[in-house]
Amino acid sequence: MKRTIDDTTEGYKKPPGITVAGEAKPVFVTKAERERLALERRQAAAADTKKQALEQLQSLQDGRKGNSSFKPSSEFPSTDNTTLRRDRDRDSRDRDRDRGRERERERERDRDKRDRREREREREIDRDRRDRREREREEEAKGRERARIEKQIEREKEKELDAIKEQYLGSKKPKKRVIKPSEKFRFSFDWENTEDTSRDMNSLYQNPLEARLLFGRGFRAGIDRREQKKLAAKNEKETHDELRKKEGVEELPEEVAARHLKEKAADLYDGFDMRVDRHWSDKKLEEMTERDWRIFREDFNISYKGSRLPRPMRNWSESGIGTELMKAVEKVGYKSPSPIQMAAIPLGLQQRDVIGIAETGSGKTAAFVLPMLTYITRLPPMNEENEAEGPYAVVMAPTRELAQQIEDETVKFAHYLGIKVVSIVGGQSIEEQGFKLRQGCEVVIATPGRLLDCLERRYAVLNQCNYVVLDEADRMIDMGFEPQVVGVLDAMPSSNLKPENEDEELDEKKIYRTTYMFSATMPLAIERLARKYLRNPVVVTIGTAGKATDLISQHVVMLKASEKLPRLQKLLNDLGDKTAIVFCNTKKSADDRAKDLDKFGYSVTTLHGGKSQEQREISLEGFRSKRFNVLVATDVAGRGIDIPDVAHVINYEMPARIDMYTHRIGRTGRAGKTGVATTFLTLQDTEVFYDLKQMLVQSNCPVPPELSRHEASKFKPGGIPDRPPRRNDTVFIN
Ligand SMILES: Nc1ncnc2c1ncn2[C@@H]1O[C@H](COP(=O)(O)OP(=O)(O)OP(=O)(O)O)[C@@H](O)[C@H]1O
Repeated sequence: MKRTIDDTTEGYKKPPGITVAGEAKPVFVTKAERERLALERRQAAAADTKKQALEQLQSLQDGRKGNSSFKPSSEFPSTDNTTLRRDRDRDSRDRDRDRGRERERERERDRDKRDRREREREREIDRDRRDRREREREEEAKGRERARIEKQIEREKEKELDAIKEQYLGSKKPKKRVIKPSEKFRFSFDWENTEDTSRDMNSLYQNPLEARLLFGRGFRAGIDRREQKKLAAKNEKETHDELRKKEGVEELPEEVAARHLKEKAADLYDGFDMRVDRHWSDKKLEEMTERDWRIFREDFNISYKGSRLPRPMRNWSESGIGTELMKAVEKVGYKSPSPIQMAAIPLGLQQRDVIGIAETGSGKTAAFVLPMLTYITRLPPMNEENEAEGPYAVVMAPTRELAQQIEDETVKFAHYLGIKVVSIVGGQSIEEQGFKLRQGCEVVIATPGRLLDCLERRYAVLNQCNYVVLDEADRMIDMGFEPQVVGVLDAMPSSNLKPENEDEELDEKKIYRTTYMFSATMPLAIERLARKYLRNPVVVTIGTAGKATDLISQHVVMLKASEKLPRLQKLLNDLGDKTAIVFCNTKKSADDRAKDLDKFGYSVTTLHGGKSQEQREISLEGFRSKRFNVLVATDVAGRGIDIPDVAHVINYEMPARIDMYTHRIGRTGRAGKTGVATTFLTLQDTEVFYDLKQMLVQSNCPVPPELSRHEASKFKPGGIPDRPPRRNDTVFIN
């Protein structure tokens, strides 16, 4: 049942100030409803009028009855009848009017219906028209798309046809129009070239195309101002003299005086210049200028990355390592520091963290050992009270041999200072090592795995260790020692880490943890460790990172696997009584080669991870003392091992990575001596072709044509060649 607004609010009394929702909102009432309501209202109004008329009549009759002087029907009969008639007439008129209105409404309703139907029809027509237009538009769009596709197909066909035509008939490329420079834009001299006398004034411009070796070297912007001024003055004097001679004029006394004054000033300038241009090696430390330091760094190929850098040391006397240690250095026989020592020792003495990158055999060990020992000499000597707190410094190295070698290098200096050094490496009794540690020592040199083992078993503690060196840090990460290295670093006290803020000055009296990382190669992977454990480190690079030393002449021989052994024999025959290291990639291959060479009668020994520690030490010692003149080894001996006078390194098998190659060949050409490295390369080694070629080019060593031509040497493994391979590039395996 439909409800009107009156139904919804029925019986509800509205509180003051509140409007009923139904009242506020208009309620939709259908037309039929509206008509019914109007009819009802009209009927009610008619009933009301009727009722009023009846009441009036009644009151009139009552009035006549109540009035005594009033004479009923005899006096007013006609008046009464007239009123009744009038009333009846009015009623019938009212009824007529109502009927008329009803008819009128009927007609209105009919008109409404007609109008509605009319509107419906119009709307229908409109809708039809719109649909038709829509369809037409769609058709048009489809037609356009069809035309576009057809045109595209047409164009593709044309292109294809053109390409076929070009392939078979050759193309006619439009010739480039050569535009000649217009004559009017050409600069023309209004004098003859021969008339130009300015050339004669200064000999500098007389032979402009002649090579001048070392011209400008050592001068600012390559210009020797002093020499230029001298020449200019001389030329000016000669020109003046000539002019005077031509014109027959004598030089006036005041002109002579002015000339003398000028010459004096020039002499003074010369003298000043001469003083500036003295070589840095002839100057005292306090005379060194910024320019001298720059030349010094250039001379030794030293470059730094970092802030607030101390000056490098030029010689041992300027090092500040203390008199006792100086004496030790003298006794060891190191006459002058190597470049990495010049740069890294002053940094270590200032407790700065250092990442040192220098070529193989360049004295990196002493570069971290000497500042470490200087640091220890400033601390209270080890005694019963503090030895239980562990060593003052720790050095970690990837291999046992290297750790032992660092121990030897450290002991060389340390025994003059009474500093105890203990090495903790695998392959030896851990209990014995624990015993040595408990007896107290200032320096521990260890492989990370064994040291962590000792720490976990409580044989060692690092409660007072604030100096840590990671030698060949990249190799340790490579070998998967990162967790062990991190374990050891975490066992050290963290209370004296340097402030993170680079600008904060370090307190000279305070002890900070100093961390050193050294290697000849420093891949990006090492940066992660450095970021975590080094504070504002200074990166010192000598020469180019990863480059082999120029003291080694590198040779690469491209051959087949079957040609390797006879070639090796030939090389060893040429060796005479000198020593050589032959590198293989696996323990088995090293053993096999050693057997072969032994059969051929060479005095050969082996070094690889498959041997016991004792055997390894015997081999190394035998090779060092030249009891054996050929050492066949794996990469265990590739890094850091310092054997003096190794004449030849032979890579019987090429290592898988170029940094391994750099370290392997670095076993020769050490400490300023020259060496030779020969590498046997086969087509199995294409992975390293690119890097090897780069290395040879960088070191100015010959690149064999087979390598140079090979496609793999032209782009990095995984890279994309910039052109498809040509037939000539293919190297065939016979
Ligand atoms: N200042 C110096 N004067 C003379 N000889 C030095 C000097 N410093 C180091 N040496 C010698 O140079 C040789 C190589 O030194 P060291 O083993 O420290 O090189 P390295 O840079 O660590 O090499 P690698 O990268 O192969 O480990 C050693 O025999 C060492 O005694």
